[in-house]
Amino acid sequence: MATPALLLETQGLSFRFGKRPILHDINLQVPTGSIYGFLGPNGAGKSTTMRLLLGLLRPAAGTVQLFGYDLAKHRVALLSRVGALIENPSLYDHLTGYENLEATRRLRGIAASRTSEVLELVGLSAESAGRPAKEYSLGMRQRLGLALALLPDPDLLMLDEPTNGLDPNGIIEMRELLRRLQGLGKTILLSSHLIAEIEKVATHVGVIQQGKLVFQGSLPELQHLQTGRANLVLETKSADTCRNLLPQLLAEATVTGLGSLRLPYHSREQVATLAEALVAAGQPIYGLRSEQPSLEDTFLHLTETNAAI
Ligand SMILES: Nc1ncnc2c1ncn2[C@@H]1O[C@H](COP(=O)(O)OP(=O)(O)OP(=O)(O)O)[C@@H](O)[C@H]1O
Repeated sequence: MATPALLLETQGLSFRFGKRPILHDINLQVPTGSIYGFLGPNGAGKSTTMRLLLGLLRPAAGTVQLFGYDLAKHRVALLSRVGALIENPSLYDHLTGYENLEATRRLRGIAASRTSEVLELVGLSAESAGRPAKEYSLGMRQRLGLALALLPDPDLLMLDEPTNGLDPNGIIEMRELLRRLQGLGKTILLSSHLIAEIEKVATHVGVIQQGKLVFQGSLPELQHLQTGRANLVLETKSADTCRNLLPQLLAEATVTGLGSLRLPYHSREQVATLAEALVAAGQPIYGLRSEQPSLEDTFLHLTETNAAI
């Protein structure tokens, strides 16, 4: 089967819970081989979209294309090439990690060699795999969930908030694992409400807010939007004095406190020039830093301008 440039694509995907509209005209484009970060605040519609992509919910309108084929027409064949981890993995708590994998492997008629392969892939040691799942930490449960999703050696992985509840080490390990899987040729769609999380691992990003896709593009394109909206924050003794002494350099500045100013960030050179001018004017610099807009700010901005779509 030839691999299309877009491994996953939706057209005009809409969904309602009863009469309540949840998703509006979602056109996702997930390139083959990408790590696609599906980003949005809680309640934006990420999980619902993923359920539609897995055929677990029926859309009110629109289509899902997986591997270039219509999901509605070839559900079973297409989903056999997809591994998913949606919310907490459902495990048999009294069985060991190994037995959990074996139960699913046999049920799905998958080759026996896969169990040790996926354990190795997700980094679960033989010792951990031999313990009952009820003794697992959240990170180990996520790994085992991922191992279960990887059993059929899927081309596409869909992971809903895979780092939720993990400690910082667990988050780093999960990130490394995702990169390793991408290196093995998998395409990964992962959702998160944390832009910092997505930024560290994704190659492509879709931003959803209130059921609408408000941005879609490569990571550099998203970062460009962010950078274009960064601020420069100056902490000094007297904001007003600085403004009076440097009316041109601080023409766009707003005073945010007795000794605090905020102005649009343009470049590193702007920071150097401002620092020099402040020193020359005899004004103390307690702090001078660029500040990215918050996730909420960026989302709000994206919604207002309806960027890129
Ligand atoms: N079973 C349901 N019945 C009615 N409304 C629902 C149901 N499940 C979700 N919703 C609503 O659909 C909207 C989208 O929810 P969804 O879970 O897809 O968002 P999300 O982006 O995944 O957020 P979260 O990370 O909080 O799960 C929310 O407003 C939610 O209240």
